[in-house]
Amino acid sequence: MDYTDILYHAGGGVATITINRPQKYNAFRGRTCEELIDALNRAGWDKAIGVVVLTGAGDKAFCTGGDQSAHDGGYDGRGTIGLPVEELQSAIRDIPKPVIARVNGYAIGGGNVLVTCCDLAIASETAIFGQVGPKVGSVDPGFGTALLSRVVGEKRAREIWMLCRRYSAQQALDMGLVNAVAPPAELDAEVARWCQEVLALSPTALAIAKRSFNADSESIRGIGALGMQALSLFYQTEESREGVNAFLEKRKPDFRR
Ligand SMILES: CC(C)(COP(=O)(O)OP(=O)(O)OC[C@H]1O[C@@H](n2cnc3c(N)ncnc32)[C@H](O)[C@@H]1OP(=O)(O)O)[C@@H](O)C(=O)NCCC(=O)NCCSC(=O)CCC(=O)c1ccccc1C(=O)O
Repeated sequence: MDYTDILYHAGGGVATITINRPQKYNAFRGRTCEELIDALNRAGWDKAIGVVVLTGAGDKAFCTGGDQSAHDGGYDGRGTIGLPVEELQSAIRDIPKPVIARVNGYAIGGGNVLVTCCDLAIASETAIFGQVGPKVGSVDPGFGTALLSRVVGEKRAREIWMLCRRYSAQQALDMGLVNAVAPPAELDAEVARWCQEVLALSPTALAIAKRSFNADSESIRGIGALGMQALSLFYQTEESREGVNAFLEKRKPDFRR
């Protein structure tokens, strides 16, 4: 598959997958998701690769979720909601290699969900985390909510979704959403150190460990699939469209009119 929305680099046992849409703060459209799924599987089943790094181009954003300019009562691609996000999240979980999120800026909305799904996460001190679904008439009704609560705890996860606040890298570290924080200039060196540690370990033992961690939260996948069906109906409503339109028109939404 030819890539237009992402970059793929493999070397020294590490595959780095970069969402390359900095002008959209690395938001993903249908095509971006397809390319990410392809690249994750390519890296995941390449015997020369031991660890995968997922990141965003530039220093503004890791990923800001669904591309709101490609949303017209549904996104512009395949899948229940027009984005195969369930498949994307599943690809991160299903490939038998550790996936490290290198968080270089905003990890917002579906971007924060990607961080949640990754096995490990290393953030720049300047990274900012949060969910914005209820601000823009959306929600991730699977791993984005239920897995997040396993990662950061039930009360904190509900706070993240029910208040839509932004959180600093230090706060993300304190709540267990990321494993380490580094100054921006040292982010790549820190990520490289973690990759080298992973590469020194038994790949089969790591694959079995990853799958056994996943087994415990696997029921969330089914809940998410059901939730996506509800979400696709919600996207047809005036309430949801008001969220998208308000974002695109750079104004506050009025959900209660
Ligand atoms: C990221 C922000 C907090 C940054 O704010 P700020 O610094 O003030 O900059 P802005 O001026 O707002 O933005 C700069 C520039 O980037 C464009 N942009 C940013 N985000 C997006 C986006 N998601 N889509 C399209 N474009 C975006 C913005 O328009 C500006 O461009 P200009 O040309 O300069 O005008 C802030 O931007 C922000 O909050 N962004 C909104 C993010 C958002 O709404 N994301 C979607 C959330 S909902 C979601 O992800 C669900 C979709 C989805 O993927 C999903 C659905 C169902 C189940 C699961 C999922 C899943 O993701 O897992």
